[in-house]
Amino acid sequence: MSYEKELKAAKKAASLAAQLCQKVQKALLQSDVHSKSDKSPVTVADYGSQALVSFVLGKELPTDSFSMVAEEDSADLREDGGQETLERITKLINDTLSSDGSYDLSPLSGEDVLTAIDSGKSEGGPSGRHWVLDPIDGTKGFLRGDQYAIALALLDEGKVVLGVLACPNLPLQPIGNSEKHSLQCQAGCLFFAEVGGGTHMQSLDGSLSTKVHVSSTENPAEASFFESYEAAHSLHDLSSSIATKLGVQAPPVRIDSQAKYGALSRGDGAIYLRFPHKGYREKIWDHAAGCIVVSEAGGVVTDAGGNPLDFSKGRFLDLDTGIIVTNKKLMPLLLKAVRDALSESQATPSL
Ligand SMILES: Nc1ncnc2c1ncn2[C@@H]1O[C@H](COP(=O)(O)O)[C@@H](OP(=O)(O)O)[C@H]1O
Ligand SMILES: [Mg+2]
Ligand SMILES: [Mg+2]
Ligand SMILES: [Mg+2]
Repeated sequence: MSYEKELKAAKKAASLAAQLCQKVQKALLQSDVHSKSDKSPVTVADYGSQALVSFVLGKELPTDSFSMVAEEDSADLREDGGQETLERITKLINDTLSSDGSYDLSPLSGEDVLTAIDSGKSEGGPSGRHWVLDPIDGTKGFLRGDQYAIALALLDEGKVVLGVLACPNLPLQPIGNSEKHSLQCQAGCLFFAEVGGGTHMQSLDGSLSTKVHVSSTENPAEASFFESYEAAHSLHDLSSSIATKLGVQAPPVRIDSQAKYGALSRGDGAIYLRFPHKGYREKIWDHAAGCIVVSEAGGVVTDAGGNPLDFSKGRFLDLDTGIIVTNKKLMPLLLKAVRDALSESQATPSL
């Protein structure tokens, strides 16, 4: 089955959401940042991106029944004091839509925006089609002026069939350890993948796309690895122990968000290690788009036990310990290093 029209709609939605986010990141005001009930940050751009993606998918695919599993909801915006924030979000969306000019419509109201945000409340699951959206993945990176991604995927009967990653701060050229990338001079990258069709990358301002592939290295000594910038999101000591056992020599490349999956899909590094602290439950929107972008580029994404990620279980992933990503040749060696490091860390619980 081809998902051509869905992929076209997803690229349009993620690109417009990226424009909105870029506008906010350039003029970021502290008043645009709020804390959610779990104390994680959320900004007007997270809400604006979610509403815009929902709105664009509805416009581009008017005949499809619409179900979306997305990170944000409108509860905080509906509370006393949320009105001013909602007005900012509504203005951002209307400005983005009117400068794009694709749709002939009257401006959206605050109520339209709340409804669009709440269209992401689906539970997903094994049957039917569900869009899966992280409107800004890496909000902490976004606030620091670093990497973030708009991550949109489509689940069909429990499987990820397409994924789009808009990474506004990721340069088109390979990234490595040393460079600090300036925000001014880049258009950013759009990665997209459809099941069976490979992974492609283009610039966010619409250049021709090129097909990308994961690194083909079989030698861990030549492989560099990605991990979260935030130590609170992934155990850096454990990754370092895995990398040492594997024989990786380069220091970790720490960047926020699913930009790691995008960078990996074009061979910037060969490995991604993610080991959250005990008790954390991974959400499907943090991995669905990244997972297909890497696997269609020839990579493998599994949990720490070597099992493929199962996106059919609802809003959460049900996993063994952590997530690891690499190419097919390195995966057996990586799985062994992970097993060894994990059994050592259980013997030495401070890791
Ligand atoms: N304690 C924790 N452990 C692991 N992941 C966490 C976490 N707290 C938040 N996250 C997730 O980590 C994501 C960012 O990934 P990364 O660490 O690769 O930059 C966040 O996405 P959001 O920024 O969309 O909330 C959030 O879902
Ligand atoms: Mg968040
Ligand atoms: Mg996220
Ligand atoms: Mg998010």
